[in-house]
Amino acid sequence: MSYQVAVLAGDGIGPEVMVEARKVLTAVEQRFGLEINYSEYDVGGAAIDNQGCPLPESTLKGCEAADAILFGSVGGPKWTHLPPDEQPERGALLPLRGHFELFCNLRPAKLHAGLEGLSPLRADISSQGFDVVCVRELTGGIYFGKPKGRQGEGEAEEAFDTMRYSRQEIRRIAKIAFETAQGRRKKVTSIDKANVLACSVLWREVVEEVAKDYPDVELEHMYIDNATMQLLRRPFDFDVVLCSNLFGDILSDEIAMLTGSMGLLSSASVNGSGFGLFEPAGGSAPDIAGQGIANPVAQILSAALMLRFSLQQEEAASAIERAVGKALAEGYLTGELLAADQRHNAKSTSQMGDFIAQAVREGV
Ligand SMILES: NC(=O)c1ccc[n+]([C@@H]2O[C@H](COP(=O)([O-])OP(=O)(O)OC[C@H]3O[C@@H](n4cnc5c(N)ncnc54)[C@H](O)[C@@H]3O)[C@@H](O)[C@H]2O)c1
Ligand SMILES: CC(C)[C@H](C(=O)O)[C@@H](O)C(=O)O
Ligand SMILES: [Mg+2]
Repeated sequence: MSYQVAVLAGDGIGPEVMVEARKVLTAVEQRFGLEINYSEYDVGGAAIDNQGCPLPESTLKGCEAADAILFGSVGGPKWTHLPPDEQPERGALLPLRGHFELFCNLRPAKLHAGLEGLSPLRADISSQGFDVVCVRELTGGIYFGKPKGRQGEGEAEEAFDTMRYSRQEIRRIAKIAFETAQGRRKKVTSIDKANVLACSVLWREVVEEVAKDYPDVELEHMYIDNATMQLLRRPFDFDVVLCSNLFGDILSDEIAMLTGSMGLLSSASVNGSGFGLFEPAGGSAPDIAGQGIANPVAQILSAALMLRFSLQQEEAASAIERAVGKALAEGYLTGELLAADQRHNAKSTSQMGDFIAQAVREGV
């Protein structure tokens, strides 16, 4: 089989971890006899620097012509002086999500064997492990609601965003959460703030309606503030966590850290037709960029999600996941996962990629 992938490495650690994902994909191609053709495009700050705008037309056209988008990360202090809509995140990433209607964002997280002691969770909790998937609505809510902006001057100046959800937007993401749960431990925890927000009241109502079609799946509702706490207290009780756009953004960083590091959380952003953008949940990490120490696992696992969801190559996707599991179980770790007095044992970004690619070739 032959595929076309648009590679948008972006800024900060994006290009560094993308190199490693490509290494692993090359190993996958060799082992499974696939042919993946890559086209690289500027995006974000790199595109501003090279072409004067965060999402050039050529990048968008390249993505339209591809079977999937493999995305690194965008943004960083170099571009924060620009007007908001011209910045990498609002000028490239959100428009890409909107353009391809990538309404469904899946962020799977589990405590990997070998990392139990490194999770910030209390030892008795982390020893039980956990395995959750955050199903985040990605093209609606307060991120995209209009009107949005600023008005007035001086002390009278104000800024406003609009949180808005339609029944249809809630229904389609809720269905995905229930379908995901059916393939797992059959529990959906729907997160909202229905004690305050009108959007959340509608959210709860529609989720209840959808739940009727999935009688085998248990549904619970939880307020966002409580959820941030319960995830720390008993993460093993969660299976599928269904969230609106903003709540999912916040909770997914928390879930990432429960697994040990932001650098472990992958994500798939897909639309109804199987097309998707696959990217680490974390950002461009300006504090560690350029040092060769970033954890490439989130990018590598995002490539696995691309194989699973857009390229329909399940065997290849699981081969990558097993290879990552082997690296972590054998204590092959980047520095952010290690205590300060253990950092001399840290592996570099490229050592991690080499190890995982080799494990894919050997077929663990
Ligand atoms: N998808 C994206 O492109 C995306 C996602 C999130 C943030 N951002 C952007 O990235 C920039 C930096 O944002 P931030 O600092 O708030 O969040 P961040 O996720 O980039 O970094 C937060 C912390 O996590 C660490 N971290 C993140 N990824 C890591 C990895 N792979 N390995 C090791 N450590 C890692 C960083 O070093 C940092 O300490 C901002 O411009 C933000 O808007 C982009
Ligand atoms: C960079 C930003 C726009 C983005 C978001 O908020 O969705 C990021 O934080 C994420 O989690 O993918
Ligand atoms: Mg985020």
